Amino acid sequence: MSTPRHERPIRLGTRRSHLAVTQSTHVADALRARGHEVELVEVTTEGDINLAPLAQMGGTGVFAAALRQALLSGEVDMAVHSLKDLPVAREPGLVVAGIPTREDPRDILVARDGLTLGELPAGAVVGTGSPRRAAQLQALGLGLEIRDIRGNIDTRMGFVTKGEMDAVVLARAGLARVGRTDEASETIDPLQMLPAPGQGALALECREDDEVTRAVLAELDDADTRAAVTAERAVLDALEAGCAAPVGALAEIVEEPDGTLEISLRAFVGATDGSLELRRSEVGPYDDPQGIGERLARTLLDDGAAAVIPPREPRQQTPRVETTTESERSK
Ligand SMILES: NCc1[nH]cc(CCC(=O)O)c1CC(=O)O
Repeated sequence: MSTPRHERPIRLGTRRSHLAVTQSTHVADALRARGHEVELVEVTTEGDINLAPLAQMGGTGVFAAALRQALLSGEVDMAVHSLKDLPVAREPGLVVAGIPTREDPRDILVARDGLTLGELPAGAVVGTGSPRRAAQLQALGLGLEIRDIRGNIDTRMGFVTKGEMDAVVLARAGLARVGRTDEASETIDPLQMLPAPGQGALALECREDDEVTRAVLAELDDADTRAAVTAERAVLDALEAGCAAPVGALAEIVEEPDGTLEISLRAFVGATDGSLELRRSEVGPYDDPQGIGERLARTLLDDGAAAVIPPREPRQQTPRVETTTESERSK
């Protein structure tokens, strides 16, 4: 079966941050290797310009909203999102047509003198802008002092290299994509810190009625990754939590001795001040990721999770976007 081709290059909309361009280029190269022509188009978003805390800006959805606007208006044909930044609610008219094999989903510690989490002294200052990471760091009971930070990978690593903080916690996948994992001291065990739902995975989005692009993006889809992130995001959805909520989830595909595949799902819900921490798990059949996630969310809610789930962010306002194609820029 051969995939239909575009008659012109596929226009791939990307934010201009180093990580976004790296991820987009990676996907563009994978598509080119399969014989498709791809052109990168820069889309400027509010999240790239504004360094205010995410919560004040209306949540992480700001990153996705501008790209989605450019897709819906037909300025670009596809977008590469970090799946964890994508709101769980579907965008009418758009579809996630491909979820490629994900990177290591775990979080990673960058600390002074190569210290690991267990080696950080009481009172050590750890930077993170993520309520999920803050809640799990507090739950360790090490007496760490959590400081709210924002910014791109460079900025956040800079807090440690400039001596302003003892450590920061980042997504390992982000560091891996820009080739800097050697500057980290420890990949954090999910027993201590569960990653954000969908962390380390990319979502390839296009217009629902664009059959040609849909078929092209489906070539890069990985069934195991799709099953895992579907289960993780179902937890978030059933908790009615947004992507800035203190919720961690990690699904793993396990093979039973008789060869059947199952999904093993773990989740964390907690308070950023450490006053509540819940860890629960659920196992179920490979073909029911949504149900497994919903059952786990039910358990968490029955055990008191609702107390620490902030209300979901309102739907994103349509942001203004500007686009610059590669060919225009080089003129
Ligand atoms: N929150 C921002 C964000 N969105 C995606 C990644 C990293 C890559 C990924 O998880 O896919 C990061 C950086 C981080 O959390 O350190």
